[in-house]
Amino acid sequence: MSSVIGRGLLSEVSKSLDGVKKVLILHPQSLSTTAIAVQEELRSKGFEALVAEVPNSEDAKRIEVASFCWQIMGQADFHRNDAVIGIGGGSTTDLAGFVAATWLRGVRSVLVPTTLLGMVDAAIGGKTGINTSEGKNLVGAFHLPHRVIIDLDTLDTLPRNELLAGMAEVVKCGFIEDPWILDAVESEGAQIDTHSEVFEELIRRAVAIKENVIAVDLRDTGNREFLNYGHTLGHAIEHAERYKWRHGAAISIGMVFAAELSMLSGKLKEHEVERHRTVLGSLGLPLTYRADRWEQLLATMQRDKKARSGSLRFVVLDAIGKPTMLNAPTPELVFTAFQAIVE
Ligand SMILES: NC(=O)c1ccc[n+]([C@@H]2O[C@H](COP(=O)([O-])OP(=O)(O)OC[C@H]3O[C@@H](n4cnc5c(N)ncnc54)[C@H](O)[C@@H]3O)[C@@H](O)[C@H]2O)c1
Ligand SMILES: O=C(O)C(=O)C[C@@H](O)[C@H](O)[C@H](O)COP(=O)(O)O
Ligand SMILES: [Zn+2]
Repeated sequence: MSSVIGRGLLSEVSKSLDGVKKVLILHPQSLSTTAIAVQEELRSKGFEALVAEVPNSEDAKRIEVASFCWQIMGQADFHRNDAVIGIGGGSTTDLAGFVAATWLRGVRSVLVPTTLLGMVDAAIGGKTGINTSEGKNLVGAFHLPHRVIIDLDTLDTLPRNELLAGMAEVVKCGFIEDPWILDAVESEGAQIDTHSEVFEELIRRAVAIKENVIAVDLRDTGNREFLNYGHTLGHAIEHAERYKWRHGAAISIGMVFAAELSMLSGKLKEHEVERHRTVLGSLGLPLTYRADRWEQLLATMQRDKKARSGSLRFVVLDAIGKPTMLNAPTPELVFTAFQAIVE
């Protein structure tokens, strides 16, 4: 996998397709103009380029949508040397990666993330997947994209609330590895300018953290699990909210919860827990959740991929920048941490 970060990079797509004859470009409605522009450029270079609009956000990550894509590829005789291009946020690139991973047991994917969250996280690292009625990302495959093209110009049309939701994954990188990120977010807050040097540096640092982890643990058997900080409760909240919440918003609450759990298990200091609330709160991200859904959240967390033989496992922090695993905490401890984040 290789990634490129810059501006005006859409012409990079064709350079990532050596040996390819046909491509299927997947995009949500909001990226139609971009997808058509890429299609025209690819056609002008001799590729057979098909475009398919897929549903917005989590509605894309369904088996019916994957099946729709497989049908298009089947009817157009896509072979092993052909490719899937995903242009959009994390939901589109998760789907595009999954379709690429499964078609003929694996064809090339080229991903063009157009949300901050997609750029710093979803498009990188080869976790592809769809949701099921029982939970988030329960079906998928590890399948590295051939190329990730991070064109910062695409962020110019991204709604502000989507940008700030994406900052949750950047902040996650700050808490698990790079406190410089936390300092920068503390000084910029929700006013952060996507054309500033500090913003580009935040993206570069978050991408580097993820790429370095992937290089040693693609299949989530070791340190990659740390990238799941805040996701155990976060995914359960997304499921409870029927996937109508932003992923970044859900994991914001999940990180505050994980910080409380870290403190209760004798690791993180109180001021470090409070820093979670200050940094995430400065971005306008939610920090609390309703009290009455605990049983449902707990049942969903049992299906988390980090769980082993019925025991929950959480990513917690020994200190800021020092993640570790908390294995099989008592139900009382987990419930007490939840009580600290209820509305
Ligand atoms: N595979 C991974 O490692 C990984 C990592 C993090 C998150 N994810 C997944 O990513 C998904 C969330 O991704 P997301 O936050 O990017 O959300 P998203 O894909 O739902 O996109 C958010 C919204 O922004 C719109 N949009 C996207 N780009 C735009 C642009 N440039 N201009 C205008 N509108 C634009 C979309 O149409 C959508 O309405 C979740 O499903 C999450 O599980 C995966
Ligand atoms: O890349 C990873 O590994 C992550 O955990 C990154 C997360 O931000 C991301 O949301 C991922 O999709 C979660 O994966 P899952 O294995 O918990 O489904
Ligand atoms: Zn995530």
